[in-house]
Amino acid sequence: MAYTNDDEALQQWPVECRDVALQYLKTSHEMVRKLLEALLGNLGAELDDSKIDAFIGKKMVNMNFYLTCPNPELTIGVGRHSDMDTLTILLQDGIGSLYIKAPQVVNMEKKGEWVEIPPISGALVINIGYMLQIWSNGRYKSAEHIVRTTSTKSRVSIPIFTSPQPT
Ligand SMILES: O=C(O)CCC(=O)C(=O)O
Ligand SMILES: [Fe+2]
Repeated sequence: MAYTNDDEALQQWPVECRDVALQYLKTSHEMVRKLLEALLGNLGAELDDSKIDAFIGKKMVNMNFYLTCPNPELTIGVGRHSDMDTLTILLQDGIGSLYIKAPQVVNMEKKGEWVEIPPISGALVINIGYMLQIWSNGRYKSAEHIVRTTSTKSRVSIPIFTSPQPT
């Protein structure tokens, strides 16, 4: 559900979830701003609050439902991709099934392999998107990820995508 303004969201978003989705989207703004401030600060850059919309002015909240699948090896939940936005804030339930491709360059046991992001109760997964990768001249990387399905449990995830305002 793409956010443009409150009135439109209240009119167009599904009545069953619009209030909570809108509240979640809005309360996430300050957290995303602080994350961005820290990430830019780490590069020696300062976040100019008057230009915040150029980084995260466009917002979208999705609700993904992955049904159980009798033959998970024959399908995928979401194909391999990297997010294109600035920062993604992902809330996942306790099922797991989200994997990232560990970079080749890092000195870790599983480099180049798909590594599961274990669900931690109350934790959010933060993804760097291509926008931030480009702005940082590649010092931050948009990690490739994939969602697999399982034959035992269905899964829900709720990502918030923050992107530059198109203007
Ligand atoms: O469901 C997930 O955990 C991730 C979904 C995802 O990668 C996406 O919507 O871009
Ligand atoms: Fe993604």
